[in-house]
Amino acid sequence: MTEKFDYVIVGGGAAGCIVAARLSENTDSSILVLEAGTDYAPGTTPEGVLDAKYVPMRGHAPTFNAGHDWGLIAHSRGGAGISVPQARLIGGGGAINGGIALRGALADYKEWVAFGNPRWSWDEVLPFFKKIENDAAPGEDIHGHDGPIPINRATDEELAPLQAAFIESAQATGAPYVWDLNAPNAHGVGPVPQTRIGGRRVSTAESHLDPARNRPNLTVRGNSLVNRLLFDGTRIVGVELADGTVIDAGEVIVAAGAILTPAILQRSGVGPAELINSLGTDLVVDLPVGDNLGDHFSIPLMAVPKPGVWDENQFSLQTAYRMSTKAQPDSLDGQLTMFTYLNARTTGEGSRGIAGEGTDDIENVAGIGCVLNKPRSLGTVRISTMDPAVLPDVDPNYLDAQVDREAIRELVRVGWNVFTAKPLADMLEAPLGMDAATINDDSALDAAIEEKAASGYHFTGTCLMAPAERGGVVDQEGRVHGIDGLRVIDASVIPTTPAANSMLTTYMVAERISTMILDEMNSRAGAGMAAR
Ligand SMILES: Cc1cc2nc3c(=O)[nH]c(=O)nc-3n(C[C@H](O)[C@H](O)[C@H](O)COP(=O)(O)OP(=O)(O)OC[C@H]3O[C@@H](n4cnc5c(N)ncnc54)[C@H](O)[C@@H]3O)c2cc1C
Repeated sequence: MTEKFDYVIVGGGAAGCIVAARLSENTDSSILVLEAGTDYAPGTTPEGVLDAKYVPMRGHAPTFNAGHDWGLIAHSRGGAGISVPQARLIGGGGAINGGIALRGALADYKEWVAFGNPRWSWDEVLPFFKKIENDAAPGEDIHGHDGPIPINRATDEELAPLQAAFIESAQATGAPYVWDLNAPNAHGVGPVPQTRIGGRRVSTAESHLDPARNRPNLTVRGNSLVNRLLFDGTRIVGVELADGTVIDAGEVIVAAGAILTPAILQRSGVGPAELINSLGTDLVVDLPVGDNLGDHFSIPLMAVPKPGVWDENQFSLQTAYRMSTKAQPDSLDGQLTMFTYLNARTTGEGSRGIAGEGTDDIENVAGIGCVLNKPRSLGTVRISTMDPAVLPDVDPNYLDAQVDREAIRELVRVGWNVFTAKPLADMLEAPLGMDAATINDDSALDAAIEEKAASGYHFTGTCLMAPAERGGVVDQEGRVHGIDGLRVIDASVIPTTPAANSMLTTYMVAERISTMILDEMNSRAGAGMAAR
């Protein structure tokens, strides 16, 4: 007999774990989470995943579990592959990422409203940031202090010497010191808020899912690769796994991330008609699924640390400098992120990583990621086959927009000034792959930027939240236009890339739409009671 659940959540990642925990609060509804990667039960998460010192993925750590990574390689303008680690385990990106928990700029939410989403203004979303956060920073009006997600900043004692030097060097170039980089529109340099307690990374698998696991109405299944969604006309009726198993569903929530959510929808016949028809499958609804791909891209300035400056017990990410470029004033479009460890050897064959090409020549590098936090270039995600084991084509289309070229040029120059200022410069060998002559020459710098642009892994927007007539895929409650019973709740719905690393915004989106669904459940139950 086919199993049936009221809600099936596809993807137990950063957003999926929050949605599962929140919806299962309603004990009248049965909830199933299907995660393609491993589901680590409480207390069984490997040490390599919990250790917040490194990002335990290719290009970032001395050792990592390749089974936690989808193995994606994206396209670049010049044709080289771009290494893009993407999480495949319970907790998703939040379980393996840098834990940097920055909020975007106030201007981001004006853009979301301008897309036709009046319920997503800053005033509307702030309570949901506060609800998820347990932030050590003071300020009842701006921070949450009793949410499930710990947000902490490195103490002066915890700062790695190179991280402390980055703050000093940035200050030497004129950056103001800011301890709370999550105060609204904070510009300056300081310790980044992170989702960790001491040296232990905390994902939503731990903060949200684990405390809900003993609820009888919640089932979590790992190693369950979802192939496609099943419809009766335009009504969702279930999902089909890659092994052929069919599960009936009252409603389906896709939370497979901004790269793999559009792939699942496209395989299911929900996407651009031309693409769906070319794949020889039935079109369910013609929607621009997979367009509007945003990603922060990064130009790394790197050098090998001098002997004795760095050791492997240090945190690799602890500080950042947030700013707005002249190209996009007040947008917080620039972020310099200091990294004190990248393993260039493990980037992956034939692809460019955040530390350049995978190479045996260079092992440990430190440096500054010059991250364009408000890119206007938009890319695409497209499947090329109906085989769920084949990853989609991802073209982030970096540097397509002229404003991005201007902003990143300015940002790299600011980064270079910090990189070559004391005390940081004194602690590093000569810069790798960049020099003052290139920095000072517009066309040489443009060419270097084009050659080095690497992914920031902050994908958003591929199931745009906006009215259908404005190119939207989902409405303000995550419902896919033209389909009954199907929602998307993950980074895919974010209309314009936030001016911050994307995790915390994704958490907020998951919390906010889950609350909308719970309200709907409760009003249905209330209506049922009233009718009796
Ligand atoms: C290496 C790395 C470092 C990062 N560092 C930071 C950082 O420091 N700060 C920050 O803010 N952001 C960071 N990010 C980005 C952040 O992690 C993402 O924005 C966030 O995880 C997006 O959440 P999501 O729920 O949309 O997708 P994900 O967290 O990616 O979750 C999607 C889940 O769906 C599962 N899935 C996919 N397809 C299927 C399928 N067919 N069937 C079943 N399950 C499926 C995946 O395995 C995954 O578990 C980083 C990302 C990466 C990859």
